[in-house]
Amino acid sequence: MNILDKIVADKRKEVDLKKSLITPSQLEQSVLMERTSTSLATALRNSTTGIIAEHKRRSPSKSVINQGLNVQDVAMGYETAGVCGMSVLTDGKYFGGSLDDLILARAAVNMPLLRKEFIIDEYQILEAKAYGADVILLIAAILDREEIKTFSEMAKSLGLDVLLEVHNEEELQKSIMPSLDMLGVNNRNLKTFEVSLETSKTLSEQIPDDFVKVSESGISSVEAIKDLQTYGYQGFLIGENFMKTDDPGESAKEFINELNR
Ligand SMILES: O=C(O)c1ccccc1NCC(=O)[C@H](O)[C@H](O)COP(=O)(O)O
Repeated sequence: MNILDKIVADKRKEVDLKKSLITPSQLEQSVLMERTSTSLATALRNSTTGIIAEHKRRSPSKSVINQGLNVQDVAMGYETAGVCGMSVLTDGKYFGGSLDDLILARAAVNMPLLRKEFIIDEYQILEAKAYGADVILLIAAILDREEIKTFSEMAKSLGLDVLLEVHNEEELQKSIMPSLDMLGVNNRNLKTFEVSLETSKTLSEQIPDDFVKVSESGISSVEAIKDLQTYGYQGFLIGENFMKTDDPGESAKEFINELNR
């Protein structure tokens, strides 16, 4: 069983348990259901740098990255640095995140927040909205076309942006539909954990211009971003490169300053 299959098997059990504890109608009571979301896709279209900075304590590929930081400090640091949005990992077992991280980040900043999660059920989309997200991630490798359609249309009905993540051409071709805002290419091979920015470059031509192109994972230099921009990418999801430092906000700020030079 590869890591994605393991994560999804655990996620199904987790979602079933959560549904028995908090019903969808209880989630709908959240005051954040009334909040008007901020579009990450619009922020990326209007930006020259396009950084989406991630809060990531640990990961299956790297084990511990940084467990000692306060999520609100990280969020405020990223916002001050001028990132376009923040990705908040909410998976607990594999990434050390939680929905508490999302709601705490929401309380601290106004920028768009992406709920970075392995979404396999509509319940998690309701959770995303109820805990203050502006954007959800859908991963083509774990969903069929019908699920992508149902989930993305539900997200749009809640006012959320949708970032659809692909790893290869087959996933891309099965996923293209109007209810998506951004198409993300993940440079990390989830079977080998190998990272290659060539994945983003190879797939770039096949992504229709109506979608904001986002390159995800393994980005650690300004040169890499400048190169990816020539392939039409407007968004760059960066986790470890910032989170491995003592002050991710400061690292993001220096990175963005260098990108603007
Ligand atoms: O990061 C992992 O090891 C990982 C393993 C299995 C599934 C997903 C994984 N990462 C999620 C992400 O998409 C990244 O956290 C994100 O793109 C940032 O990547 P990086 O800049 O390389 O930390």
